[in-house]
Amino acid sequence: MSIVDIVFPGFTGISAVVQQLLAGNLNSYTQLLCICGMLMFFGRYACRFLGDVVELVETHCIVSYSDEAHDMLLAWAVSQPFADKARSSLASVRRGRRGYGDDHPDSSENKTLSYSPWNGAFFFWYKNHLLVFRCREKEVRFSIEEAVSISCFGWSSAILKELLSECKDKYLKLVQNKTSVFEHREHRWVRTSTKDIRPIRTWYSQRGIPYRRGYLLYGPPGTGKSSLSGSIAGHFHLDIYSLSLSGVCEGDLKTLFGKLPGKCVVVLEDIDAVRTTRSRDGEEDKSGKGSKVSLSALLNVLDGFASQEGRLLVMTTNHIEKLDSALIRAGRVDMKIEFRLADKDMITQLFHLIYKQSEDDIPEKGKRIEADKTVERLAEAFVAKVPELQYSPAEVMSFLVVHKQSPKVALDNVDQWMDRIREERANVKRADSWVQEG
Ligand SMILES: Nc1ncnc2c1ncn2[C@@H]1O[C@H](COP(=O)(O)OP(=O)(O)OP(=O)(O)O)[C@@H](O)[C@H]1O
Repeated sequence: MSIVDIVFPGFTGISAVVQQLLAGNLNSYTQLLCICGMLMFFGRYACRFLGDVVELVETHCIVSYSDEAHDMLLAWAVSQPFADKARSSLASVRRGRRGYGDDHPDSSENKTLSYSPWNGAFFFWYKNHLLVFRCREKEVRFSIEEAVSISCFGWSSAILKELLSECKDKYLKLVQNKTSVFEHREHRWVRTSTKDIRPIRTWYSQRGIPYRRGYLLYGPPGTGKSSLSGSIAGHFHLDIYSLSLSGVCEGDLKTLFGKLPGKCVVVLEDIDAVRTTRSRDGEEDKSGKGSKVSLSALLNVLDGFASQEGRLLVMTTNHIEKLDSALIRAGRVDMKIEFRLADKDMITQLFHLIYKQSEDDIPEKGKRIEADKTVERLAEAFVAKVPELQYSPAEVMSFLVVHKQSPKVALDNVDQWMDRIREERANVKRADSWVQEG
C-alpha cells in the first residue's frame, strides 16, 4: 500500500490495472473487465467531488430528531409528490413516524399505510426553488437516529425558513384537538403517541380557573390513575410528558425538566421509586431501592418546575405510605386523590359499559330496551358474585372484554376467573416473600 492509497483508497490496484492495459498483456475479456472497474473507481470519486461542489453552493437547515420541528417537516414531507416517487422510503401505518396525526390506526378497518422518504437525497421544487430533502440513519450513543435536513442552492436560507413555517402550520392543524404523549428516552423527550382529546367536565372549566397545581393520584394498579392524567391533559389541550422515576438518573431528570415546554401536564409515575431521605444537602439515603433519583434531587427540579405558569404536575403511586411528607406537602401536591379497587357500583357500570346496546347495535327501540333489561339482570347477578374492593377496574374490564360477545358467558366464567386471579396473587406473594427472605 502506498501513501497515495491513504488519500485515494484503491489507487495502487487501479494503477497496476492501467499498467497492464497499456502493456497490452490482457485478453479482450479481461480488458473489458478492467475498463469497467476503472470507470467505477473514477465514477465514485467524481460523484463524491460533485457532491462536495454542490454542498459548497448549498444552504442547509438541519432538523434535530429530538425536536418537534422534525415531526413538522415529516408531516409535510409524507404528503409531497417527491415522497411518492422516492426510490427509498419508510412505510408506517400511522401518519408519521412518531405518532403525530394518529387516527387510531388500530380501530380502522383498513390500516392506511403512509410512506416517507428514507435514506437518501430527494430533490423537489418549492415556490420555484430547487430544494433537497436529505434523510439518513445516524448512530447516536449506540442507537440509530434519523438525521434530516433540507437544503437549497445559494446562500440565503429564507426559502428554507418559509418552507419550515408552512410545515409548522400544516402540523399544527394536524395535531389540533389532539393530546401528544411524550416519554423520555435518556435525556430527551420523544413523542410516542397522539391521542384524541378525552372530554371531561370539571368544576374548574366551568369557572374558567386555570390549572397550576400538583396532584397525587394514589391507589392499587389498574384503577385509572394514568387514564385520568390523560383526561386532564385532553381537557386543557395540553400535551402529556410522562416520566417514570425508576427509569431515569438525576442528571437526565434535571435535563428533561429543563426541556419541558411552558404549558404541559407532567406525569411522574412510580413516585415511590425515589430514594427517600429528608435531608436536602445531598446526604446518601438509607432506604435505597435501587432508584437513581434521590428525594433532594427530585424536590429541587420540582421547585424549579412549579414556578412555571401553566404546568400541571400529576404524580402517581401505588404506595402512598412510602412517600416522604416533604414530597407531598401542600404547594407541591394540592390534592390527593385515592383510586380504589372496584366497588359494586363500578362493577355494574363496567358491565353496562361493555354490554349495553347502542342505537347502532339495535336500531329498534323496543328490542333494545328488552336487551338492556337482560343486561341489567345479568349485571346484578355478576355483581353478586364478584366481591367489591377485591379487583381493579382494569382486571374487571379486561375479563369482560374477553367475553364481550356474551354477558351470559361472562357470568358463567366469572368464578373460574376469580379463582385464577387469587392463585396468581398467591404466587406473586410467595415470590415476593422468597425475594425478601433471600
Ligand atoms: N374507572 C375505570 N373505568 C373504566 N376503565 C378503567 C377504570 N380504571 C381503569 N380502567 C381500565 O384500566 C386500564 C388501566 O388503567 P390505568 O393505567 O389508568 O391504571 P393505573 O391506576 O394508572 O395503573 P398503574 O398504577 O399500574 O399505572 C385503563 O386503560 C382502563 O381500560
